[in-house]
Amino acid sequence: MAGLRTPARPVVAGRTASVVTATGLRKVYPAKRGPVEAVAGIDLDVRAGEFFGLLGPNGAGKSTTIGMLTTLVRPTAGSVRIAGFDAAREPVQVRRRISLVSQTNSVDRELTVEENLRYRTRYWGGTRAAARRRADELLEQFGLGDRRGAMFYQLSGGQLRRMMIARALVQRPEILFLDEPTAGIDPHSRVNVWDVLGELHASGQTIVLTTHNIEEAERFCRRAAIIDGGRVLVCDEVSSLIASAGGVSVVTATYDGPVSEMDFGALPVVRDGASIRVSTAATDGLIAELVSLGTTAGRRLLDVSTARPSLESAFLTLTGRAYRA
Ligand SMILES: Nc1ncnc2c1ncn2[C@@H]1O[C@H](COP(=O)(O)OP(=O)(O)OP(=O)(O)O)[C@@H](O)[C@H]1O
Repeated sequence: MAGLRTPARPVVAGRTASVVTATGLRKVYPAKRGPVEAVAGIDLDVRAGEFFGLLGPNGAGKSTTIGMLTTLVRPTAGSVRIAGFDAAREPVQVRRRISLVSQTNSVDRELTVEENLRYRTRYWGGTRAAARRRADELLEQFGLGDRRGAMFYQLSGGQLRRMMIARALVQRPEILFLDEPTAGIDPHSRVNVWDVLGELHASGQTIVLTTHNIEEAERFCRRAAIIDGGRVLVCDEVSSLIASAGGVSVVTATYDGPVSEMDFGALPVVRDGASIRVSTAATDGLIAELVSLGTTAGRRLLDVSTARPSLESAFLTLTGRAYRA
């Protein structure tokens, strides 16, 4: 049953090979009010065994990018190679090597949790006995053993998401893609899903996911591309991205009224209602300056908080804009 063997990790000249490569990827959707350029020329390179995040605010082009990487969306221009196969010319070869957990519920609603896993394994060519074994393995691995007889509507949001991930893994895909795996589930279940993904990564699984949650990306992804307006702003190890913010902290200051008319001089501020956010490496004297600027404008400074250098400060430094999920 070749489809259920653990795929070998491709190695080129002693170095782990790229398993996902996107070159000049672009997507323009036709729309009534004129074409929408969702992805405006993206290059990506993911190596075997990586835990890679496509991070960006809503509408940045993440889902479209993952759609093109997984053969579901046809690129307007550019190319995708998966494990050495061209996604446009060899889509079947590509689909055999990948699995996608999409944002929408893709489980079979007529079947129990266990049946979903068994039928999926059979679909990929497993014998009845192999399907039973694989289902048992996955139920145990994903903490769903006591839910094996449940229908999808009897599962919590987190259990359903874990089951969708388990179902995507029956054939042991070389690359697991996930589109917003923690969207719409409660905080506790979110951590649970990230834990599951962390364990998969530790076992050698290549994972590529999209997320708009900048804190979760910072905590869990090893390498990330920050996407905005259909372009990759930066792509690097998460720790390097944070370091590239140059020790910059994000200071949030809240006044007793709107700050839209306030003059902050040369301070690079992002205004939001009664608050401003400043990304700066020079915090000395900043509070006194903010108090004084407030007094000049007839505003009282109510609160100041400082967040350590993070992916969020890297985003602010890169774009001059606060990150809005
Ligand atoms: N089928 C479509 N037809 C027209 N425009 C589309 C289509 N799909 C996406 N778009 C537009 O393309 C842009 C990128 O959307 P995409 O869903 O790829 O972004 P995203 O980063 O995944 O955001 P979200 O997290 O909100 O889904 C958005 O402006 C969106 O409105």
